[in-house]
Amino acid sequence: MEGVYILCFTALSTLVALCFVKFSGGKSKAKLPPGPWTLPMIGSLHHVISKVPHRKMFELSRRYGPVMFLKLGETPTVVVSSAEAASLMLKTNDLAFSDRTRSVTFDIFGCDGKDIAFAPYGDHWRQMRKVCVVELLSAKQVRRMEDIRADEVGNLLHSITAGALDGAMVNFSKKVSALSNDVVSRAVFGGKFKQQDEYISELDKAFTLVSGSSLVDLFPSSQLVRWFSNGEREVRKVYDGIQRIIAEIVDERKATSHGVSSTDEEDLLGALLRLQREDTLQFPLTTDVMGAVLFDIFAGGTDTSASALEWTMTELVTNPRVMAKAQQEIRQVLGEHRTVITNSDLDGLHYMQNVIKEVLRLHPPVPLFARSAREDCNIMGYDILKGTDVFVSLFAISREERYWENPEDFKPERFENNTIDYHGSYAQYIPFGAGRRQCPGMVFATSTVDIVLANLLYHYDWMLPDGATIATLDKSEKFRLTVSRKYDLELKAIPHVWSNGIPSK
Ligand code: HEM
Repeated sequence: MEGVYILCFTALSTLVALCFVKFSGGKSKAKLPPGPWTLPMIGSLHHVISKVPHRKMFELSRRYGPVMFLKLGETPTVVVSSAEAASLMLKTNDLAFSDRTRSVTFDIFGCDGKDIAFAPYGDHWRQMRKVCVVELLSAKQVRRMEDIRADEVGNLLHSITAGALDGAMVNFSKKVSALSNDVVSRAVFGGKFKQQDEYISELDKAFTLVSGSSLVDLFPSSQLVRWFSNGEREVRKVYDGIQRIIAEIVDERKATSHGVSSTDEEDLLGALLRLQREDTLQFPLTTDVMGAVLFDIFAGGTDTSASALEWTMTELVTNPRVMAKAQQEIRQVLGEHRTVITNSDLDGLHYMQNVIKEVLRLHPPVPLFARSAREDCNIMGYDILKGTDVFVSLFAISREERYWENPEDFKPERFENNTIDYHGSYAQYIPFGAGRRQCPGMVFATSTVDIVLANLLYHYDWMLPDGATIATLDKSEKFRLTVSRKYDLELKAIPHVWSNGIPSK
């Protein structure tokens, strides 16, 4: 008898479903973008699984076009790979694409959408983004940051010079990664803190988890996957570790200074605690929310700048003509016997600025960034339905031959005699994204990259290690939140003849 009921129920549900599809019309007629063939359950995953997914997606986009459809597990995904499509998405339809992709992992690290980077578009995101921009980029903070950068660069120069006098190699990758961490730590927490190593190590685990897709992210609706996969538990464990450290730091700060820091000295944590005390924000600033925002600042601000510096030096040592021209400009503009060069010394270094622009084109630190469609939208004749994840491939866009002649060549001169910059007006060049969700750390990042590069090129001549040649230097990539070098860059630093100007500690 039960069998008859089940049969009737199934027949009825199928009929209702068919009627719904027939009469609701719209979505079944959607013209989705082309894409590679799919398999049941996993969709297109087998086409993109790779240690360097940005390159895989680039290859696929050459076959399927600038707007390509993929099904990643359960999630419909579109990859945008041309300036034209990116412009339609990020400028013409900015609001429709101003949500961020959601996933189980992002929701955990983003404190259920109450941070900045993983938050859905809306009032909460607007509040937190404003807090970040105002507190991070206020005139007072910019001045404070200049002192921090100059100090950290001074430390870097000392350690390189000390090593160079002993004939040691410089592990360039490790040095710039440590510097980026220290600059952001001082911006956020005011200085080194006792939990710093533990915090950075937990963040490191978190960045790896955020950049891979665990099974629960690919099949969020499957209870079976939730039970069997370890992914969610692992993410929660790392998240809890990070939040515990932040809670400790906040408690210590409140105990030592009652949460109040002198306004001139105020770091980002001090600013957040002040806002918490004043309690005038629409949405309360709990310690968990603070932890999630600080996570974004570290995630956005550390590996990205380190990656830009690492690739800059990789390109310079393998393009001696460009290295010589950049060094000549810096040494000529700044003159002899300078000590630590600061951000206010950088006017007039046009070629060096073009070198940095070219690095951000050829090696965009964030080669793919993700948004999500808030409503149905049409891009270049294809329907992108509400809830679809959209990856913008900066890697592909900055290799479009229509805009970039011989795109694989490293040629800073391509930025001469034009006004192309990275502020988001030129869709063919958007290393910091564009529109409402554009990177709020652009000035912070470029100021760090500028000052580090100017000092390193002014004070040293750089050489490949013995036995290595331009042709054999490995340029393999490692994909995480950003794309960095797979193998650390080791170089010889030879103090320039007038580098006796470096201040002693
Ligand atoms: C070379 C360095 C950097 C690069 C290439 C970079 C690139 C990007 C890109 C492509 C996005 C996505 C933009 C979009 O959706 O349109 C982004 C977002 C973001 N970045 Fe950066 N970034 C860098 C440095 C920084 C720094 C230094 C910080 C903070 C101190 C930061 C904080 C953020 C945050 C919070 C977001 C999320 C914004 C939102 O969703 O509203 N980034 N970044």
